[in-house]
This record gives sequence, C-alpha cells and structure tokens, in this order.
Amino acid sequence: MHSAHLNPLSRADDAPSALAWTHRLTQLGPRFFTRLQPTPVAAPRWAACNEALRAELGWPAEVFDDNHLQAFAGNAVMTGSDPLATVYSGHQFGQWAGQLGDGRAIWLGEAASKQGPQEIQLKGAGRTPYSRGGDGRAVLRSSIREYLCSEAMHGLGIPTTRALSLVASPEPVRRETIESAAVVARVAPSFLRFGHFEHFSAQGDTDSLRTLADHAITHHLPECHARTSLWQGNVYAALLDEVQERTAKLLAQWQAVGFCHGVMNTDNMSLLGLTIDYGPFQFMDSFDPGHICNHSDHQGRYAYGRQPNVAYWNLYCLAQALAPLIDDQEMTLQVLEGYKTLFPRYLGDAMRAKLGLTGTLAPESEREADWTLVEDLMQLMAAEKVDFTLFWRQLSQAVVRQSQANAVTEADWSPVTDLVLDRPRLLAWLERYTARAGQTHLVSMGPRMLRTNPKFVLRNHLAEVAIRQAKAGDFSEIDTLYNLLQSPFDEHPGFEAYADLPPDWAGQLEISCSS
Ligand SMILES: Nc1ncnc2c1ncn2[C@@H]1O[C@H](COP(=O)(O)OP(=O)(O)OP(=O)(O)O)[C@@H](O)[C@H]1O
Ligand SMILES: [Mg+2]
Repeated sequence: MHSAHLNPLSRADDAPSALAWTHRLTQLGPRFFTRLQPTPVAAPRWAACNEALRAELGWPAEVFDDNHLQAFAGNAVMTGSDPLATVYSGHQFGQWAGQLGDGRAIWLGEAASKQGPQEIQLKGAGRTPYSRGGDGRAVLRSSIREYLCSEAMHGLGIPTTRALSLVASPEPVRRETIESAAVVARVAPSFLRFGHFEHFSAQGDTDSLRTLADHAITHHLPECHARTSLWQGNVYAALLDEVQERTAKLLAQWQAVGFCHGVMNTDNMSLLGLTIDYGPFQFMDSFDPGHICNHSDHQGRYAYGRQPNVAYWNLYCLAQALAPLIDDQEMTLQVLEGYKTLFPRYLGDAMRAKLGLTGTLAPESEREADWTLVEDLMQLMAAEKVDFTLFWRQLSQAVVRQSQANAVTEADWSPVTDLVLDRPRLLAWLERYTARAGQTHLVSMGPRMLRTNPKFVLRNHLAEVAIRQAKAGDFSEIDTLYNLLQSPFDEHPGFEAYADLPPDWAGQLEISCSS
C-alpha cells in the first residue's frame, strides 16, 4: 500500500472500485473543471464509516475495506473514477470575491446508487488550481464537525450533503496551531452551488451558463419542467423558482431547529437546497435571535436571525447570474418575490408543528393567530435566554403529561416553567396555548411534538469532546454521537447527559472560519 508521499501532485495509485461510475458532469467539458489527482496523506486510518448511508445507497461492504481506505484518503484513485475540481465564484460576506472553486474538495465522479447517481467528493484531499493561498487540507477537528453535523441534519430530516467516511492522518496541518489532517468523503446528488452559475455569468460566458443550467435541470431538477407553465414556458425562470422554494424550505427548517450556518456566502449555497459546507456552524444553546456563531463574522452578517434575509440576498445573486438566460427582468423579480411569501409560510408551518399545531390547510386567520402565539413565545424565550433545544423538548414532554392528566395543573408544566425566571409570563402564555389546543388535541399533540422537537442536537461542546478524544487517538465518541444524532427524536435511555445544558466551558469555545 501507499507510503507517505508528500509530493503535492504525485500520481495516486489505482484501486479496484466497488462502485459503478458515471460522469455526466465531466461530459460538460473542461471549461467547468480541472482534472487532477488527490494528494496522498501519510498513514490514513478510518475515523468513522457511515454504515447507515452505505446501506441506504445500496453500496457493498467493500466500500469500507482497505483498498477503499486508500481511495477515500486520496492515496489511490478508484478504477472508473475521474477526479477533478470544479470552478465557481461567489459573493463572500456581501462582496464579490471573484473566482473561488473547489480549493480542497476533489470530485471523484458519480457513483450509481439505489437512490440514483451520487456525486462523491473528498474534502481536504489536497491542493487544486482553485486553492489560492490554501493548503488543500482540512483538519481533523473541522472534519469531525462536518461528518457529524451532516448526519445530524439528516437525522433531523433537513436536506444536506451526506458524509460517507472520515479518514484521519497524522500529517501536520498548520492553522493557529499545528493540527492533523483528515479527509471527509461526502455525497450528494449534486454539489452545484449558486457560485457555479455566478462564475460563468460574471465571465459573460452565456453558452457555458446555459450548458450548466440545462445539465442541472435535466439531471437534478427535472421538476422545473412542471413549473414552466407558470412562467410562460421559461424554463430558466422555473429553475430559479424551484431553487427559491427549496431555499425557503431549507431556511425554515434551519430556523426551526436553531441552526446557524455561519458562512452563508453564495458559494456555500446549494442549488438543490441542501445544507452544504459545515464550517463554523452551531446549534444554538441559549436562544438569542442575534446569535453569531462564527467568530470571524465581526459584523454579524450571518447571525441566526438574519439567515432568512441573507438567503434572499443570495437568491438575488443567483437571479442576477441567471438573468441572461431568463431574459426578462420583470419575470425574474416576480420569481424572487415568491420567497417572500413562501419562507414565512414554511417557517409558520414549522413553528406551528413545533407547538403540535399542524394542518397545512389551516385557514389564514388561524395561521395568523398561531403565529402570534409563536412570536410571543419566541420573545419570551429570547428575554429569558432559554436553552433552545431543551425548552422545546421539555414543552413536548409536558404536553404529553398534560394529555395524560385528568385536569391541567400548573405543576405539570413545572419542568418547562423551571427553565425561566418570569414564571407568571410563561404560565399566561401556556394558558393561551392550551386554550388554543383544546384538551382533545393535546392528546394527539404530545407524541407528534416529540417527533418534531429533537432531544439531541450536535451542540458545540459535544463535538468538542469527540474532537479532543479523537486527537488523542480514540474515535469512539464520534460513533456515540453518530448513533444519537441519527435518531435525535428517540429517548436513548442512559444518554441523558447528551441532552443536557452545555457545561460552563462551552461558552469559551470559539469557532471560526479556520478549518
Ligand atoms: N485549506 C484550504 N485550501 C485550499 N482552499 C481552501 C481551503 N480552505 C478553503 N478553501 C477555499 O476557499 C473558498 C471558501 O472556503 P469555504 O470555507 O467556504 O469552503 P470550504 O470549507 O473549503 O468547503 P466547501 O464549501 O467545499 O464545504 C473555497 O473556494 C474553498 O475551496
Ligand atoms: Mg465553502
């Protein structure tokens, strides 16, 4: 097998592949990418293998054998794979950043799966022509976070790129301190970003822009065709419409679980509406709409409460990029308007579901009344800086208890009211809430709320414990978290500590763009 080659662009060995490869993206031609080899790492070791994902995709067990360890480390190229790095551009922190591209993610190809062709990328597999000043590597710390959070999001039912494996290497990587390298093999039907379209548009290369859009529509978003009739047969307007709706849904789901992405640059926005690029993300502990999870985000551009507007801003950039194809400014703006109606609707539905109040066909007056209930609760939660995940879970459990009791008592609410200082304010809200629900509804609401409000999310401190242990050579905590986060709505008896409030030291954790 491979010894430690540190030569940046040395030829990786060939390895047999258990996967069947196709290359629809490659067929678009060399304007879209640069073919290259991953750069090998020293002494790779599996830190985690995602058996559930492998099984879901119907890939054979050999995917996690020794040959594939070398391949997923970037030390060997699987037969049939045709590695490359794609070019994209983007807006970063509100500014046009020009050409970016896969600076450390190497695209292996598309592998056939039970769920259709899946693109596989190795994140941290070495330098590419798009690395700019970067070393092409990812550190173990951030790779553990990406691996676990991808799966946590999936467990929560939120669209995301997936993580198939995590390979660790003792090879040193320089960040603020010297850390060690890792490679995440991530999987998605497509890794196309808004930035891919911005790139060709900014270059005035309308041919390539059209080629890319047609590729996306044909292979990844055929739903667009059904929408063209809404837009006078304009399939590119339909594409923008599909993307804005997926983005609106995604953002509603993020907000509803208290997820902060941290770097919502347009190059980190997936065309398919998947969560992509797990860097300085955070599941909020205490609720604060202004919460900034990224210590490099000095202006708070990507604060939790701003995410929905940023998504709109990003969609505007995508719309501008697609303008030469849509070729109708008024229509483009009209498509974008859709987000302004859809996002609040999806968020409203998501928050009502958290309260157990379902029914997407509810009349407008009922939705408005429910939204007032939601807003009042969120204001209270913010004033109390209550722990976001814990509060919703306790509320769900309290509703279950209430529905089992003959009479609604204050005492039954106490695990929830104990979380706040202003108990009378919360009790008054709970009274309005129970009146809205009605006793009959309470019975069915509780179990549903337990399937909507997770017990476990990947809090920073939980990831940090797994990281510290992994740095010491013990990967078992990654496995423990993976198991909990795969089914975050289950009780998992014996693991209560993982659902607890963060310890004091968690407040000192600084998560930045350094990864
Ligand atoms: N260590 C690195 N070496 C080379 N390029 C890098 C490195 N870190 C980031 N980049 C590049 O800088 C740009 C912005 O980085 P950003 O942090 O958004 O992405 P990323 O974390 O590398 O990965 P991705 O978006 O693929 O998940 C991208 O073009 C990215 O490839
Ligand atoms: Mg990125």
